[in-house]
Amino acid sequence: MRDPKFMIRNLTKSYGEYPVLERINLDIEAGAFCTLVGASGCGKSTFLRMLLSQELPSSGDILMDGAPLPQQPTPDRGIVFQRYSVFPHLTVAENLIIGAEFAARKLTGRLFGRARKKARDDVAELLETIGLSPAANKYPSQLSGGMQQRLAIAQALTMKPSVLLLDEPFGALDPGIRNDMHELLLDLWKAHDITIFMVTHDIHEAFKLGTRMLVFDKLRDDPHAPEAYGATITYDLPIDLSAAPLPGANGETDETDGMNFSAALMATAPVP
Ligand SMILES: Nc1ncnc2c1ncn2[C@@H]1O[C@H](COP(=O)(O)OP(=O)(O)OP(=O)(O)O)[C@@H](O)[C@H]1O
Repeated sequence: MRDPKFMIRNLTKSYGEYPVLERINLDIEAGAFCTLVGASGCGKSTFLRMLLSQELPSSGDILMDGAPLPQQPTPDRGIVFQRYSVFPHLTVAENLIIGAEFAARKLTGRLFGRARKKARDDVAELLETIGLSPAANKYPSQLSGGMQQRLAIAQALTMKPSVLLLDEPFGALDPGIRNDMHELLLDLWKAHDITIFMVTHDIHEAFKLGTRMLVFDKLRDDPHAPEAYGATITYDLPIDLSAAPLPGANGETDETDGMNFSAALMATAPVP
């Protein structure tokens, strides 16, 4: 068992007087692939933004590698959103080179000679891996949605993060393209030894990709005051990647929300 990458203790987040998340306690092992699911608006993106330090907790602690999380985003935590994560005014290759050079400069101070060549070779290899070598000189607006997301994931990896945060990265893609993206993401996860947190509304995607599924829901609810309580993690399910695929998991999507989501979950996993 590897040391926890993250230790999260009594984490809460409120906006003004409204709690969004409450009493979150988790240990996340290094190298985990956590899929985050739950009804719309229950705080999944807020949780990701706290892991990135784009938002600060209202109370509680997040430790990364045993130390308090830095209060600003840092290059070792990469993020990819559903859209618009890349620089529109840079070509595909330039989008990757800018990250690779930044990461290399962190080590050497300046980047020249062999280090510069190494950074550029790494980019060429990454372009090959994500299948975008032929599009190296195109601009993001000239790419399909799937190609843009491949670029966005690759760009996040050029900074050599140890943590990758993905907020519905495939939500806007067709099911067929999503399957290709799944394979690519799993390959990159294995090759780069990163810890991944991925928000998805697609329960099959959550089971297919994750080693662990975190389900966000409210334990307490007041119908007369729906904003009185925040969500917490109600299920923390280990997933066996070698298990047989779920029925209907062949590229079909199953958008999950509220009761539909709970029904899907109850049908597929025992309550711990
Ligand atoms: N900056 C903010 N200020 C005030 N309220 C916010 C802010 N950001 C998020 N919220 C509120 O916090 C709640 C959780 O939002 P969040 O985007 O984290 O949910 P989510 O589970 O990711 O939703 P979805 O699945 O629809 O993307 C929502 O009610 C939202 O309106």
